[in-house]
Amino acid sequence: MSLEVNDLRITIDGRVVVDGISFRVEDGERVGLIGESGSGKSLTALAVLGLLPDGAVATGSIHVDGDEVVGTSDRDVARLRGRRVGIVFQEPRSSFNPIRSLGRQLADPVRRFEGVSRAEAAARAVELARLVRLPDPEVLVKRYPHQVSGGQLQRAAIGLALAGRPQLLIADEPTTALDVTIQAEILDLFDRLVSELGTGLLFITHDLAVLRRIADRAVVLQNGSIVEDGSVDDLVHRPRTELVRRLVESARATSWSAPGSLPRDGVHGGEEEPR
Ligand SMILES: Nc1ncnc2c1ncn2[C@@H]1O[C@H](COP(=O)(O)OP(=O)(O)OP(=O)(O)O)[C@@H](O)[C@H]1O
Repeated sequence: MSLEVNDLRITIDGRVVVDGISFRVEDGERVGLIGESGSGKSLTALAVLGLLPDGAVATGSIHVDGDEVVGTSDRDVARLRGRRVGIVFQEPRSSFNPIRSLGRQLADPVRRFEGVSRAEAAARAVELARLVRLPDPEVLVKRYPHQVSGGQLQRAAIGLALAGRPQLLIADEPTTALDVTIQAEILDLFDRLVSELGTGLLFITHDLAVLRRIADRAVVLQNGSIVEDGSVDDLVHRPRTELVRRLVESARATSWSAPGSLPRDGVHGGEEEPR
């Protein structure tokens, strides 16, 4: 099991922002965490990584690949990050130091996790760049963050998250800052990578159209509580709450049939409108 969250409760300065949620991500499974702004999605992701902001307190339990995160020392949780769980944020620039080349930054976690030589780590950085389908990986790793496009930098950030060969990948709105055609390419990349590597995926979004292309199952958060949990198909075709009906409507009105969007083969049956 990649991730098991049980009765997770997060309070910030005494205010409950996540209220006793439980869900799981099996090995290789793609699960969406969806909800409106402020529903607690990002804090849930940060809790999994042991990166809650000052003043936030988590109770309950979070097992990452079998190891407990809640109540564990910062040093022990830091060991899980990167190696057991990788994260991709909305803004790829937040994952990189602007004054170091992409190759060096991709090589850092490889050296840390695998204890290989500098040359081996540099070679693996090129491999990671190739894995995330960056064009001309040998050339690209020599570039600095400002010398590549936003879409290329997000690909590199995904490479960085995968550098420690984690069991679980968390993506927090990873396409929101990108334009529509690039969004579709990045979703396609997540799709291929998690299939190829067998990594579990927890994909955070407020957009059901995005979720429908990437996840099999979704957990719906509202004001810090889970209000629906089931297959994405069920959510789309048989919404049980007003919130999910609204998410379906807004997906239909915006990106549901946007040009350049990539349907997933099979399960969700392509571009058809929800019934
Ligand atoms: N550092 C912080 N200090 C105080 N309150 C916070 C902090 N971070 C988040 N919150 C509050 O916790 C609640 C949940 O926030 P969270 O960022 O998890 O929501 P979200 O669903 O990810 O929203 P968004 O889609 O806008 O990112 C919100 O009410 C938010 O204002």
